Amino acid sequence: ARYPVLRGLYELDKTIGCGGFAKVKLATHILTGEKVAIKIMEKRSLGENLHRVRVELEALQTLSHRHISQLYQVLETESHFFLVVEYCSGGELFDHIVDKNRLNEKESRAAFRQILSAVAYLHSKGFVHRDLKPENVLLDKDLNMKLIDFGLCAKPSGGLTGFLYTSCGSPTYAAPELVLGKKYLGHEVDVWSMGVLLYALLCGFLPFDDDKIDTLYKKILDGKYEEPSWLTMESRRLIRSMLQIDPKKRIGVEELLSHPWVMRGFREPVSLNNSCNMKEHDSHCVNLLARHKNVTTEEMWELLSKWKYDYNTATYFLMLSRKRRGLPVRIFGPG
Ligand SMILES: COc1cccc(Nc2ncc(-c3ccc(C(=O)NCC(=O)Nc4ccccc4)cc3)c(OCC3CCNCC3)n2)c1
Repeated sequence: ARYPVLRGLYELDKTIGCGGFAKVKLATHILTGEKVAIKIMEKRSLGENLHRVRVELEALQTLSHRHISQLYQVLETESHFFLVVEYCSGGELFDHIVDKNRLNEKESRAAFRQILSAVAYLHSKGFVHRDLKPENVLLDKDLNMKLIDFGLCAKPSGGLTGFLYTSCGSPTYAAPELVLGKKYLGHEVDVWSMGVLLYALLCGFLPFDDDKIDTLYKKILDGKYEEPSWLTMESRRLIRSMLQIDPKKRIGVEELLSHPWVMRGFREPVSLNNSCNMKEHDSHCVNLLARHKNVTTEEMWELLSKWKYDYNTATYFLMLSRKRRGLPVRIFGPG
């Protein structure tokens, strides 16, 4: 096998994406037969980003939310990192928008509420994503949004995280203060990027775009963009409040959660604890796994509840996710 460490655990399939210093392959988790994505990072090409991978792994292990791609297992060899994560069979939101030309207000609102819930949850956990863009929003088979951080840009908030310190985030979606390399970036950068995302959903193209990077920067810093005729007044007002050049004038996440446009047609504000607790004790799954491993259920839970993000964690999470999707929980393999 190309990667011996995966032998007997995962069957690798095609490459579904490349970017920066990572390659993503589709794979099958052998014990459950479930599809997963495996992000493979070569340590040599990570350079000083090696530290950021460890920050991301720490972050990911504390995150569990319906609209954030779930981490299942982490494997490390002396040459590679392997992140086994939730496979999103609907691909990137970007391609979905291109296919449909643009989404109508109802579809855009549903997508935006899910992204907003994930970002609010992320902020409540003390992280700033910093690279929210349609390529980092994936869709599951039911077209639910799954936020990822493909480029390792998410950061604990408050740190010295100016643009100069980490060439993070793609300028097209980057807030003016990020483009200016200001220090102490706060949550406001994610609100700006969500504004660009909402604009892309409703319009089918980007508010600021240019082939030449310095013209693009000028446009972002100038903050002027087209408002197509089909945008309702309410959508225009919401987008304007998110694409405010001055971060102090930009609408906050809390205000967005219950914004009239976000609430239209819904009774509840967006809840950030839309979390799906994967670390709960499910005796059906624990028993099945204990029998397979030939240990008592107590010993199995003792092992599982250390949440080491090893193969046991991956197997348990995948069994649980199958059960929650109303599918029979199963384990393949001998005895
Ligand atoms: C059907 O056709 C298709 C076509 C395309 C894709 C798929 N599916 C599919 N499923 C799953 C993935 C994936 C999930 C998570 C991570 C990750 O990096 N997690 C870590 C993470 O998210 N941290 C984190 C999250 C939030 C806050 C803080 C930290 C990496 C990859 C994928 O990737 C493909 C790439 C390709 C380049 N653009 C980005 C996606 N693709 C399917």
